[in-house]
Amino acid sequence: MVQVVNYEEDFNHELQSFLNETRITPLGFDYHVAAIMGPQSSGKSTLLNLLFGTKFRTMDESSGRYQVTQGVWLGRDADAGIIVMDLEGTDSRERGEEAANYERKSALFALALAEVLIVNVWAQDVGRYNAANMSLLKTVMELDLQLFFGGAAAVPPEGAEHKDRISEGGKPRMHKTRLLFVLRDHVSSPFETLCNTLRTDVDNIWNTISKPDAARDTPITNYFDIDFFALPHKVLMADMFQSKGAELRRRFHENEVFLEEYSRGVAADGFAAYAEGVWETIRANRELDIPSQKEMLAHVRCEQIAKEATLQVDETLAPMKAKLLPSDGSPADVVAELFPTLLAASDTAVESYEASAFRYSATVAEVKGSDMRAKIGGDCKALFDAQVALASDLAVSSFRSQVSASPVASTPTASKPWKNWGAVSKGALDEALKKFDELSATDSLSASADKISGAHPLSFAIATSSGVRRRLCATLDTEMERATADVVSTARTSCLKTFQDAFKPPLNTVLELASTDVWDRASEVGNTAWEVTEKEARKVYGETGLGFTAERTEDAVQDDIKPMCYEKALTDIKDAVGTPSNFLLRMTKRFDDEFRFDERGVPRHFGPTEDIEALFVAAREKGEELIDLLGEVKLTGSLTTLRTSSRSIDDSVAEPVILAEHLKADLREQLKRQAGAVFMEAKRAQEAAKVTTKVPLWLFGLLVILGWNEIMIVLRNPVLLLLTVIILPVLYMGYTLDAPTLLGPAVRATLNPLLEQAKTMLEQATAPEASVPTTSGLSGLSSASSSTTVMSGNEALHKD
Ligand SMILES: Nc1nc2c(ncn2[C@@H]2O[C@H](COP(=O)(O)OP(=O)(O)OP(=O)(O)O)[C@@H](O)[C@H]2O)c(=O)[nH]1
Repeated sequence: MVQVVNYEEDFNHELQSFLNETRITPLGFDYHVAAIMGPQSSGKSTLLNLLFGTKFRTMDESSGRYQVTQGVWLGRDADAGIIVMDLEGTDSRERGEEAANYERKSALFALALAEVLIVNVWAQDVGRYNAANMSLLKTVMELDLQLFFGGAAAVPPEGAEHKDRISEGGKPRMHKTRLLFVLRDHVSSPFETLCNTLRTDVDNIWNTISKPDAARDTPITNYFDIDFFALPHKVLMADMFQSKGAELRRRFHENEVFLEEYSRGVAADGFAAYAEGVWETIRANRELDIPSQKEMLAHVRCEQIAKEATLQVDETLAPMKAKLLPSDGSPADVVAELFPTLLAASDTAVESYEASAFRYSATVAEVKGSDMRAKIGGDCKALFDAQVALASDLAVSSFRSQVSASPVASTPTASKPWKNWGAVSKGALDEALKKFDELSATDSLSASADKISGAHPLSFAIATSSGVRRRLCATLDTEMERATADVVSTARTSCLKTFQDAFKPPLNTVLELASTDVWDRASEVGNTAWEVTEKEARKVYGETGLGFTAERTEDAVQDDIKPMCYEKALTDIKDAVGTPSNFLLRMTKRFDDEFRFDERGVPRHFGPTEDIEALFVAAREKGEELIDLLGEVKLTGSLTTLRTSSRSIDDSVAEPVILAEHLKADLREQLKRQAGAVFMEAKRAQEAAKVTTKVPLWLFGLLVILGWNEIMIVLRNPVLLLLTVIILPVLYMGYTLDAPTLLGPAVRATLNPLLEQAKTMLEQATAPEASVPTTSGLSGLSSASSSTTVMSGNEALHKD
């Protein structure tokens, strides 16, 4: 037994625990409430114990008459789902002046909660207004009208059952109360007479109480079922007391007393909260409005139920949250079977909520249920979003690793990364999407599409998943395009290399030769290289496995590869022709080859009879010929026949002019100047040769006559003769071998320091005293300098 309200009128919060322990809480609406009221020490507790097997304390007569039950006590029937309320006796001596006030409160409390109100009356008091508790009954009737109608507007039409303003689960909840008068210590008075007397008293009270206008003419039977039961004297007729008690007990337990229409519409799990709300309102002397109380209860209970249901979900989600949304900065990890787990958890929560919340105001239950679903949905969404985002990232990684770790890349054919690229990339794409679908449970989502629509907490899942999948497909498409572009680019580069390998080496030879048919030859080289490349390109496009049709392959070859090769050919030609300075070198070389060497390639000796002017003109024309030959690209043939749909060729490359007009003029001018210098040197060499050959014979005769004495001295002196015999062949050999040219640098290197030294010594010797140098020193220096100058001139000439 539990004291719900104590003597000081405090509500006991342990009531919920008591209801839990006595297993009332899970009963839903499948329980009943009976309360007993009546005078103090009138055997109320005794009767409840007899009827319901409860153990309310009763008075010990040997200790005198005193108040046992204080406040409101509550117990549970030993067998059935019946809550029994034992109220403090009325007319309490202990309460004194306050008794009436308290009686009104406890009666209101009992009326709000109990379907059956047992009114305990001594049989001998029937007919007496106060003794028979008629004043209390008047209070009960007035309070009932106030409680369950809350005003005239809510009064039902004549003859109709009155209804609560709150409907439960769409069904109007009926309210009516059974007033069961139990006549105690009934001995001999005819039961019928007693009943009639009581009924008359009750009717009189009903007629005299103030009622709302609309309820003025309604009979009491609209609101109360009045019943009577007599119990014999407990002491004098103990057996009969027991048997009648058992009969009344049976009537309670076989649902003859409790009717559906008496139900207060308070679910067992909300009974404690409801009772507390009602009592606190009564205690605070505020107007007790049952519908409002129920609405409040519905709010409180639905919130509690939702909280309990949400807690279960939280517990399920916690380990998954730790994996998907780690708070310690560790990398997130996917959760296997995430969606089915979320679905099961949210369904369980919703079912558990609905299983309890349906007993409360449908509107409130719907609102709270919707809040709960939103909360669960939000929690699940955070995880689901994280999972699908992770799944998307993993899918992209999978695609990339599939592409990079494809059989193509890991086999010797990797040198041709385009080979079977179509199949490889398609496989990688399929694998990536499969991975995403697995991790985001796309199949389960589709299968549960009907179930998770509307207000379901996971209703976001399909849209989220398909949105992420759409974005993933776009990302993979981009990845695919990029990878395909790379692969195709590699294929194109390979084709270009094929072209260049076939084109560049022979082109260089052709341009180097620069024969008059240079462009015919270059075109032939280009066209041959293109034929090779064209075949290779068709093969490469076929190998990609990207599904190129013959027509598309042809388009790609003609519109992509060919212009590229053509561009490359033009670039190669321009590179081979070179910059203007290189071009000038080529021109001067060509001039030199023509001017300095004869047809056999032998260096020319510009003798006195050589026609240097004619040679010079011919050689210069030969050099200038290069300008006309190579100044403009004149390729022809298949390589140059681009289709009109071809992509445009880079203008800077496509321009056929290699040497602009001003460059040509400039080159001609420079060639002219350089050739002129060479011509002058040649001319000097020829003049020198003329001088050597023009020494007259008589000069040699004169030389012999004038030097006869010296010749004789030499011939007669063996030493001088020997020296002459040695020196003359040496001088001749030196002349014939061009000793000044060969030995010039060595001689210069040897003489220069000596000359420097001599110069220094000379300066030192002459500095203070002799300001005029000696003739021999100056002549020596002069001869040395002139000798150096001559050698330099010779050297330069020979070098040229
Ligand atoms: N004469 C008679 N005495 C009874 C009957 N039932 C109980 N008593 C006795 O009346 C006394 C009071 O019984 P309780 O059951 O404690 O009465 P109560 O109305 O619960 O008393 P409070 O809780 O103090 O208001 C006890 O001594 C009982 O033995 C009955 O039917 N007839």
